[in-house]
Amino acid sequence: MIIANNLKKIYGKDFVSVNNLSFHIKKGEIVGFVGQNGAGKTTTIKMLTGILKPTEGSVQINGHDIRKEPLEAKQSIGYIADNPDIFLRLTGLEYVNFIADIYGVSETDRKKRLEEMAGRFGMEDSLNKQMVSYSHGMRQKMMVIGALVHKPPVWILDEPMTGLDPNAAYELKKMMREHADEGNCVFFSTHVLEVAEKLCDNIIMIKKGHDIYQGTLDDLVVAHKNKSLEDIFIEMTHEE
Ligand SMILES: Nc1ncnc2c1ncn2[C@@H]1O[C@H](COP(=O)(O)OP(=O)(O)OP(=O)(O)O)[C@@H](O)[C@H]1O
Repeated sequence: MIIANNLKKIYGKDFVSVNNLSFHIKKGEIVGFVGQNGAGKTTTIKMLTGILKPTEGSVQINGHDIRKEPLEAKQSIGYIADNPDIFLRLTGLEYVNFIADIYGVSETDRKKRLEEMAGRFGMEDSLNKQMVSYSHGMRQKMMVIGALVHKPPVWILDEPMTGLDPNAAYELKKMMREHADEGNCVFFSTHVLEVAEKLCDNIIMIKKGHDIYQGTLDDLVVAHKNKSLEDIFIEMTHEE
């Protein structure tokens, strides 16, 4: 459902941010993307979603090339950016309606999805307030609702748990599992290794734009003599 093929991104003249990165995320999988600050996670995610043009390589979403068939590919994506501070003059309800309009979600479907997700995130009473008055976590909740209102099969989430309270983070993790179990895929970046540990079927670890591990957590832990994921992460991403 997501195929990244030899992705490379050079910023400016010669700063190589991501290099030679390939992976395949299949239906039914939750894949965690981990790496230190500046490793290239957001850059990769922006290439997956078509926001950034790769210097080299290609991306396929549900069989559609993100550069050659952007509309078809983007229809399948629910994307949460790493910063929820957009469209702040809109109310939560206006924001979700705006996104639902773009994707052609019917009145009945959007009402049903909005009620369900706003209920799960405890946002029912805030929907008619401008998002500029929301806390960071409330903005993040609206980004999640907006990203998922059209029921996209492919979820690409850049640090989706940041700022969420424990209840909302718990609900989002449950939604991610439900979504994958329904035969869809979820790719998300995180700095919280416990989240990766509990939720992911596979992880991709990157360092300075290269992948240094792809596979299950169990295999990683066995290969490192049953050390904790935190110890393994620090060992593997350590600067020589
Ligand atoms: N627009 C840009 N122009 C130049 N360099 C950039 C740009 N965006 C990112 N970079 C550089 O590319 C590298 C990867 O950045 P990126 O934001 O992808 O990392 P990240 O893994 O998402 O980091 P974090 O965990 O801190 O969010 C960093 O060295 C960063 O300084």
